[in-house]
Amino acid sequence: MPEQVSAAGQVSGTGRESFGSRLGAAMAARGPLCVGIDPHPALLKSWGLDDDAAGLRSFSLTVLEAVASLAAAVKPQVALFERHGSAGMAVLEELLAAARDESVLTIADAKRGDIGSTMAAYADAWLRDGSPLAADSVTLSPYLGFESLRPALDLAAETGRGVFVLALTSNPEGPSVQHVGGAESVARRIASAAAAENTRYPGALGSVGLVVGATVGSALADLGMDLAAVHGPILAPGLGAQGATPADLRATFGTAYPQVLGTSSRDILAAGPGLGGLREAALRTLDGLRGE
Ligand SMILES: O=C(O)c1cc(=O)[nH]c(=O)n1[C@@H]1O[C@H](COP(=O)(O)O)[C@@H](O)[C@H]1O
Repeated sequence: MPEQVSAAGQVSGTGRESFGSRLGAAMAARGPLCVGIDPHPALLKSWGLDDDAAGLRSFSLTVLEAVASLAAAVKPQVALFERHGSAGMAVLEELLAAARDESVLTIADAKRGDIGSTMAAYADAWLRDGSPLAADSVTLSPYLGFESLRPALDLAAETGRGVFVLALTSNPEGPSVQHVGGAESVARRIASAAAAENTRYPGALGSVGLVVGATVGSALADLGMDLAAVHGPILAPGLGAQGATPADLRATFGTAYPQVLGTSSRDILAAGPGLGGLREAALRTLDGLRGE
C-alpha cells in the first residue's frame, strides 16, 4: 500500500490535507457533532413544506444555514433525495456545493458497496474531484467483503476525502450479521481492516472511519473491539430519535470517545423550520456531547 499522507496530514504531491486531518481539526474547533439532513416526508409536512423538490431544497438549505457554523459535519441522507428522482439529486448537488462554500464538511450517507469494478463507479460519483456529487466523505457497506471497497479507499486517499465503513449499525437487525463469528466477529474483522488502512495516515486521525451506532451498548466490550486502535473517526448515529443519549455515547466508547462524531437527524430537525429552534436543538446536543 503506498504511503500517501504525511504525518502533518498532507496528501503527497497534491498539497491537500487528508479528510481525517480536516475532520479532526473541525471536531477540535467546533465539537463532535454531525447534523443529519434527512428530509423525511413527515418532517417536510411539519415544516409546512410540500413533499417535492422545492420543499426538499428549502428544508435542506435551511438546515445548512442553521448549523453550518456549529457542526463539524453535515450528513445528507441520500435516499431521501433519491426518492424525488433527478430533481432531488439536483438539490443534493446544490446542498453539497453550498456546504463546501460554508466550509462545513459533508458525509454523503449513501451506504454504497458493490463488486470492485462497479465500486469504482460509486467511488467516482462520491469521491472524485469535479463530480457533481463529490462530498468530503461517503458511508460504505462492506458486506460484499471489505476489500471490495478498494476503489473507494484508494480514491479517497488520493483526493483527500474519507469513508465511513459500517461496522456495528444502530438497528436491531445488525447483530444477526455483524456479531457472527464470536471472538473473530464480522464487525471486529471490519474494524481490523479499517485499522490496517489507516496505517497509510500516520497522523492522529486516519481517513477511514467506522460507523458504530450510539445504541450498541455492551457490544464493543462483548466482541472485544478496541476502536481506539482503529485510529480513524467513529460516526455514531442513534442519538435522540433512536433513544441514545450523549452519556450513552461516553459509556459505550470509553477511551475511543475522542474519535467519536455523534450524529443526530430527526431529533434536531423536528425543531425547525425556524433557524433559532434548529440552532438551539443542535447546541443542546453539542453541549451534551462535550459533557457540558
Ligand atoms: O450510516 C448511517 O448514517 C447510519 C448507520 C446506522 O447504523 N444507523 C443509522 O441510523 N444511520 C443513519 O443515521 C441517521 C439517523 O437518523 P435519526 O435516527 O433521525 O437521528 C439516518 O440517516 C440513518 O440512515
